[in-house]
Amino acid sequence: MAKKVLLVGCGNMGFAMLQGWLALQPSPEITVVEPAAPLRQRISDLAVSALASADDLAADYWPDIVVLAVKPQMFAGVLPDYARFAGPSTLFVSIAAGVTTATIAGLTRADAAIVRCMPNTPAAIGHGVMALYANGQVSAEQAEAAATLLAACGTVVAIEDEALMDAVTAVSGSGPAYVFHFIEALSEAARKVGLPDDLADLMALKTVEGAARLAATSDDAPGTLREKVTSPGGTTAAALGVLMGEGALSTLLGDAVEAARDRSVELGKSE
Ligand SMILES: NC(=O)C1=CN([C@@H]2O[C@H](COP(=O)(O)OP(=O)(O)OC[C@H]3O[C@@H](n4cnc5c(N)ncnc54)[C@H](O)[C@@H]3O)[C@@H](O)[C@H]2O)C=CC1
Ligand SMILES: O=C(O)[C@@H]1CCC=N1
Repeated sequence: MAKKVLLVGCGNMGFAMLQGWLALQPSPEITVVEPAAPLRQRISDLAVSALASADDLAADYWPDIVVLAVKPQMFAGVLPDYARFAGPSTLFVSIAAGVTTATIAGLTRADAAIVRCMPNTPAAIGHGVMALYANGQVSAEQAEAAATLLAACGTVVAIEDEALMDAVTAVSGSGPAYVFHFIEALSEAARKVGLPDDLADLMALKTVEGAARLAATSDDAPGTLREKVTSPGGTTAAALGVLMGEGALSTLLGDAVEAARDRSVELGKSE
């Protein structure tokens, strides 16, 4: 287990992971660098040390793991502040979309130990799903330390091929936004057929929550669970005739995931 964790950037995703880490026992010593004062306040409210800049780190401070949670476009500007930690004793974990381990090594040290991780925001409640890719410099002990840290945020899956990260980003990294939008759209549809606002929101949210829990716990595949809802000639068949007609939803989702995957590839090239 890593003893000292330095989190660089504590916006939406960094804060979600920080919340997940608070459940760890034994808890590592976590230090956060976050320039935005209101965001530092919410970190301090969790009794976690929050600094405005890398310059505020004590001269003798040395982290076991540095988690990079700034925007991909900021890596070139931010990484030089942390490059001094790169080397065999410190693991860099990047959660940025697109940015490759080669780019991070180029901005820190050629032989830096780097894990790329693609998390998602349900990490905040321990229900994220995270793919990890470790470069050749990562020791078995460091890989285990990273997996332990990240497991506090949800399910961790190791992948061997870094190129898959763009597709993972498009599916699970961005995926919660698709599901949140589905909830919004179902709620809007509920209003259109006459449900009052509160009831529409509740029915949409609880339906998605219940269906996801059932899919996660049932021995049946999602397709079987779908069939079990669908009475021949009934209401569900009428709806699925629209949603699945000419692959409507799966075509749309396919296009959406491809667009996200392509953007991840682009973000990697712009670094
Ligand atoms: N939001 C999400 O659901 C996910 C985001 N990611 C990745 O996480 C990273 C962060 O994304 P978000 O949290 O959404 O962005 P965000 O904009 O909410 O957070 C980035 C944070 O970095 C801080 N920052 C800016 N300059 C800094 C510096 N010099 N030192 C330290 N912190 C600095 C900003 O003040 C901000 O709070 C991105 O690389 C993104 O690709 C990955 C998976 C999911
Ligand atoms: O939208 C983004 O670029 C980031 C990466 C995955 C989720 N949010």
